[in-house]
Amino acid sequence: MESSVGGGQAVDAYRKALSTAASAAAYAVMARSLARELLPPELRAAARWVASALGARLGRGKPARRTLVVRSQQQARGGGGGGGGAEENLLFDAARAYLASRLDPRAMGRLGLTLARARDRDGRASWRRVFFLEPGDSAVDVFEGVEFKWACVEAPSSGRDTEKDKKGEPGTGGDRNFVLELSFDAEHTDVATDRYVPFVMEAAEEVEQRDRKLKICMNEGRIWYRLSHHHPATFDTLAMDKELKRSIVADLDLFAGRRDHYRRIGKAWKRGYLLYGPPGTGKSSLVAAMANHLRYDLYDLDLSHVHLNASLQWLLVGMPNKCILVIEDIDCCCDAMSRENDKATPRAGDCAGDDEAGNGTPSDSDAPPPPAKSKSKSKNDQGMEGITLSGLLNFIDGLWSTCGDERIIVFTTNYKERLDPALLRPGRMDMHIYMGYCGWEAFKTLAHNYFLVDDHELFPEIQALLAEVEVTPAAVSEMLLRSDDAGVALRGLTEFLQEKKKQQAAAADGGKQISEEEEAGKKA
Ligand SMILES: Nc1ncnc2c1ncn2[C@@H]1O[C@H](COP(=O)(O)OP(=O)(O)OP(=O)(O)O)[C@@H](O)[C@H]1O
Repeated sequence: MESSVGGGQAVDAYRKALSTAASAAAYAVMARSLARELLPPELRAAARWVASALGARLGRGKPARRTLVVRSQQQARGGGGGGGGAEENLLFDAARAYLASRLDPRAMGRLGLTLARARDRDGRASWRRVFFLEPGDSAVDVFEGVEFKWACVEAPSSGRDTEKDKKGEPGTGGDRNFVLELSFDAEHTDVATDRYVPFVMEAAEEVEQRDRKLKICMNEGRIWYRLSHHHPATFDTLAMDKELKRSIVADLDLFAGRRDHYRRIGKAWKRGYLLYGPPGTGKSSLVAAMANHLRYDLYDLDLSHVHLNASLQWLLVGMPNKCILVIEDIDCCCDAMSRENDKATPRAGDCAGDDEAGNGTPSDSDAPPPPAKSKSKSKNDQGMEGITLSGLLNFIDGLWSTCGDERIIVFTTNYKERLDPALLRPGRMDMHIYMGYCGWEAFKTLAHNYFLVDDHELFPEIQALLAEVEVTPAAVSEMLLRSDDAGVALRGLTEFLQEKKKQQAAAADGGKQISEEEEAGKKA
């Protein structure tokens, strides 16, 4: 039923209400101006804060929150009831790896801890700590001034535990099912999805790159075989000129941080190094030090196991980003595939679809490695009639070379002068590094590596001998390995160098005598 009020009464009531509202507004204005005149600014700010806190408590002004649920698996496309399986959620793994690197035990009341096997920089067995959130725990991360809260929440089991769940890896909560929740103020949703999540993915990749075991990969046909790799060489242990060492490290670091630069100038993100010098001067050790420094896998390409240009292309496609491709003794390879081969009629199967490896796709494998490499074989023995220099050059910097990012190519040779000029032209091998005989600086590094000595009474004599004798760091290392006693080893090295000096002098005398006889013969 509708309530009705008479016409005159209604007008009176309206007037009364209006005058009450007007006087309330007038009082409010008066109170505000009185407060402004009588209260100091500090008290006014405090009053504002109390008002906003009260407002927040009452639910007014509290920013809306948003939560992203990150499950370990996602339903594969087309899976809804159609039998499609579950796919690993990359963000879930990345978030765990990221959090493991960020969680600070000093700032948290409770967190999970696991120890994982690892190796230290010298190759010694070691372990590393992995922190993770247990169900019920949470941690706050700040990115671009925005607070992001990660929480680990137990979820009802789906009955489809992943292998990781079953194994109980750190952070998976053992055989329990759980999800990670990422919550933040709703107004920062764009920051979260467009920048924070990609940042977490990249940071996790960096962590993974830093902590993972390095691999060395060898090829058989178009297949890469992978083995765990731990070569102990580092830039600290390398015996070579200090300035040269510094410039190589700086070059590598510059390269690794230049993704945007390469994109901007429109060049493939790769760099070539040519290492040359006598055998035993540390070329292979330098390659290992590069891999350890950048945490890149090594791809050791044996061209004698590749018989077709097409296989080179498949091998290239089968390599990941962030790796070092090495071709040792490139001079032997160039001998075996002279430019004339470029003109040779391609063999029946020398096309991209040819199946040297017995299948049509690039592949890799953890199966036993191929037979050991053989150096200095004859052209036919090398079995490289099907690959050409132009095929190799295409491999290095043709269109095929752009199918990966952040790759380093290293050629090593004992005879730089034997290389085809096409391999040496600027832009192909960006840095030519000469690894020479053992000088004084290099010797001091070796003495420190082997005995932790930086000075010894035999040092002056060794320094003088090294200035006159050509000896490789490998030969010096071999002498230093002969005893655990620094004095004994250094004496042995001194005698070895004295003997070498005599031999060199005798050889020089012999050479002089022969040329004098030749001169006399010509005159006669
Ligand atoms: N510059 C160096 N610094 C430290 N150790 C070195 C150096 N050069 C050689 N050695 C020692 O000698 C061994 C052989 O060296 P390495 O295989 O690196 O030489 P290389 O120049 O690659 O020889 P090759 O040309 O015969 O392949 C190394 O395992 C290392 O112990």
